[in-house]
Amino acid sequence: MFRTRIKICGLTRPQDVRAAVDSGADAIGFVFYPPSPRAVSIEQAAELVALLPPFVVSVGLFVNPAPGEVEAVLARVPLQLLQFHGDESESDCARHGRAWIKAARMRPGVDLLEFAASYPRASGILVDAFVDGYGGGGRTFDWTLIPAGFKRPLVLSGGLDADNVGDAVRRIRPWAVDVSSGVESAKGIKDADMIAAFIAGVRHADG
Ligand SMILES: O=C(O)c1ccccc1NCC(=O)[C@H](O)[C@H](O)COP(=O)(O)O
Repeated sequence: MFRTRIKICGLTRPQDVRAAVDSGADAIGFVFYPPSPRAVSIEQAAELVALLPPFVVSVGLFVNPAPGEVEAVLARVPLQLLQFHGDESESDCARHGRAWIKAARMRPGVDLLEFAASYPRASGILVDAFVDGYGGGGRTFDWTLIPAGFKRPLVLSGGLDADNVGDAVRRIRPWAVDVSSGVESAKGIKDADMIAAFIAGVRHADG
């Protein structure tokens, strides 16, 4: 039976990492983008990643990182997957010796097939709502913008929560789903019950 993978993003506290792991999250995302209220320092991230058991993927999220910025994080934080959420080129993303995924900020006119073709080495394509600035907008987008039969591993993101994730999984059948604000009581503060409800919604939709 197929199991939709689940990434919980924007964690900043040890108790939230433990709650996400205990609820069955497959990946935990840490934001290295200082303007975000969910941003963590390298020291914080090192402590949080150390809490992850085997087979729970540590994801580091960057937005147009400056030269050396990713390397400075990787020197101290054992990230298994990188997520690029800005305007990075394929070579910008592929130069760090780690698997990576590229975010597409979706709105009418974005050709996802063309977008994905420009990132051939991406492990997957994350689709998120287009918001002013960058991600973490807590908004859904028009899922019909995702072409039927999209072949690359798709991470569906943007405004998901326990109420809509089941419908999203049944309609899109993504490789994975990603959530941040939909499991928060405040920005960067995750709610254990909301995380559990979100994951239960995915598992119910998986059947
Ligand atoms: O989470 C942030 O604050 C953030 C800031 C800048 C760029 C990306 C950011 N998050 C990217 C993610 O992967 C979020 O999980 C994704 O945007 C979905 O967020 P939400 O709609 O709140 O579930």
